Amino acid sequence: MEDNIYTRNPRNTNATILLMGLRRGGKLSICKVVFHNMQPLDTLYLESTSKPQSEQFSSLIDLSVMELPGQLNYFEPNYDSERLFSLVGALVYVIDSQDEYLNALTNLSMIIEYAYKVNPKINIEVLIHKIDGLSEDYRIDAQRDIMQRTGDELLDLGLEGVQVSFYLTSIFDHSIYEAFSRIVQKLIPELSSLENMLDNVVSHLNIDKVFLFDVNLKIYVATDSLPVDIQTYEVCAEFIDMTIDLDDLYLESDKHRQLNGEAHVNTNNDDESNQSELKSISHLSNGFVLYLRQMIRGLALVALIRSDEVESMDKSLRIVDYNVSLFKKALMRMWENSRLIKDSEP
Ligand SMILES: Nc1nc2c(ncn2[C@@H]2O[C@H](COP(=O)(O)OP(=O)(O)OP(=O)(O)O)[C@@H](O)[C@H]2O)c(=O)[nH]1
Repeated sequence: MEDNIYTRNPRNTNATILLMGLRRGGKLSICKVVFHNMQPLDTLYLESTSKPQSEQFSSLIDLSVMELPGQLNYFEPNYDSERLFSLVGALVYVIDSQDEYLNALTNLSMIIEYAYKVNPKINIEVLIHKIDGLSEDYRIDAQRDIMQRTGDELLDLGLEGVQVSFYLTSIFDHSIYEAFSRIVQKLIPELSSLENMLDNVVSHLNIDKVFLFDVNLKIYVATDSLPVDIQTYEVCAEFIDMTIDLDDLYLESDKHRQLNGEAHVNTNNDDESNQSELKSISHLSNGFVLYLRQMIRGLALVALIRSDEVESMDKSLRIVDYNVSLFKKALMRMWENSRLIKDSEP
């Protein structure tokens, strides 16, 4: 899995995420939890890695994720660091906030200096990680201190113009998915068109928030332009899990009925043209409605809708359905076009 990490992103689309940081910072745990659905507590048993690892994931874009162990020195002549950094879209540096972090900050500045020189377009993303062990006040203090020190170090290096984004994360809550959502979004060339399309979906309807989720990774690849509230994100992410669990249950019972010679029942209450499309609607006790509809490439559109009078809700949902169908068609056209462009590249 680790061997030739330089050729892992075949089309060289720059949708490559490179995870770096000192030893035991949490890099492998993050990969396992976000990309392999590992339970956070199981990461306690992960051993320190000694070799670079690289994996491919297919989302709206093809993602390549590399993890470089903290114990290696990438500036040794053995490593073709220049080539490595030139291929990377996002450099994600993980800082263990529960540990003494001054060495990590020196290491980070050195890496930024090198990475930026080789690849000025690289996105630099810093995870202030393991915040689950810190009090609310201490988190804010640690973030302020890390941002201040990093800014000072970059100023000393003459790199004050370099944009660095900071995220407070933990594998024990949704913060790590939220951070990766934002990191992956920056690598999607069509992001602004997607956001405009989602804004259009929201604009004339009673929708509070809409996400385009990667169902497997539980990260959102786009959302409308209103700010993201972490609780809304959590509710929508959990709704995906619940819908998939229920869908599996229905598939099982369908299989059972078919085995018993009974007629096949279509559990998806969708229009005739798209009978196998997953769709789910749930009315919450606070009056809101959760709406999920399957899109393309493992994506689902999930919306939080403000509920009207019960009588007019059916009509509202039909209008939402219609608009979401238009969005899906536009998404398919966008995907086809971007594939055509990629295929015509030399
Ligand atoms: N409390 C807490 N512990 C975490 C978190 N993320 C990872 N850890 C723990 O940190 C330890 C080290 O994690 P690893 O993922 O092995 O760290 P690494 O950066 O890959 O380490 P190297 O392979 O040595 O480079 C493990 O015991 C994890 O369970 C987190 O968000 N919170």
